[in-house]
Amino acid sequence: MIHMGLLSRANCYSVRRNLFTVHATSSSPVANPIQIPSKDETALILIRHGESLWNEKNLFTGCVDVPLTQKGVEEAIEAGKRISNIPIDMIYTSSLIRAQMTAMLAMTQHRRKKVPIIKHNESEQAWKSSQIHSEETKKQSIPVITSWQLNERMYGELQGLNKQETADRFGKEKVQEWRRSYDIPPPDGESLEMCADRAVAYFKEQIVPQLLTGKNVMIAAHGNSLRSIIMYLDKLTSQEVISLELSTGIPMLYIFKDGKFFRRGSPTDPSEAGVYAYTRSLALYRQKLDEMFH
Ligand SMILES: O=C(O)[C@H](O)COP(=O)(O)O
Repeated sequence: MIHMGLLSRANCYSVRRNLFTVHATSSSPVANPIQIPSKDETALILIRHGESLWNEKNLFTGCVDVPLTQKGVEEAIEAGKRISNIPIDMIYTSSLIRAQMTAMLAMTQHRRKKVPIIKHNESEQAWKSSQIHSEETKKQSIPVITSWQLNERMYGELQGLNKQETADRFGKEKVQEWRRSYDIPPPDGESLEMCADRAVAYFKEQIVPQLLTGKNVMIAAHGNSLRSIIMYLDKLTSQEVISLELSTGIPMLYIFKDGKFFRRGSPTDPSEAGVYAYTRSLALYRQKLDEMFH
């Protein structure tokens, strides 16, 4: 959410710098201050974790809790650079370390320099002992919520097996069906549909309400838990989702506005005007950062 106080400067800024195509309501934006849309809009960023040690070994990982490789660490940092000018008020990640590492490493690059802090509510004692007793410090932090519902789909009996060896043993088509179909689970594992039953439900019940209150949200999760969420956001059919592939460590930006999600693509560079040109609030937030940290 951008405070209205910035708007007047932003008008001059966008006219003077003309960096962002913030659409004026008249031919002369300076003379006739730009009308700010009545509905606020918020950002939703999705990032699949960076490369993990088992991604590197081409092993089925699922819910096995393995860390990032050096390359995965670098991918997470690069992702952070790409979203460093986009507002983030809350972070959701899974209970698996590769997603949590990705979230924390990405946030080291954010220009706002708020501190991401994992919220421990696994027990009342954990919650009590992790309280922050300073309102100012709280304002300089970003809550990180970990949730098993955002975990990677459970790959059942394939977990730990080499993907190529598995294809050699069961056939390429069968393994591709297990990996990418919507409703065919791997042996004793979760289908994408079963993964969606928890991940999309969690997104609707826990994350959408935050977006509705104007919070900008980042989700750092997994190839298939995010495929199930993107299938929901983009209204993909069970046929279309088969071809949906997510690379490790590449952020995807959505704008949430008037209860709808608009995919905006993957920010490639923090100075890229394109992403900010899509929305006034991103342009204003970028201008706010330029002023705070010029
Ligand atoms: O769980 C895994 O093995 C990977 O994170 C995703 O695997 P997939 O690309 O085969 O679904």
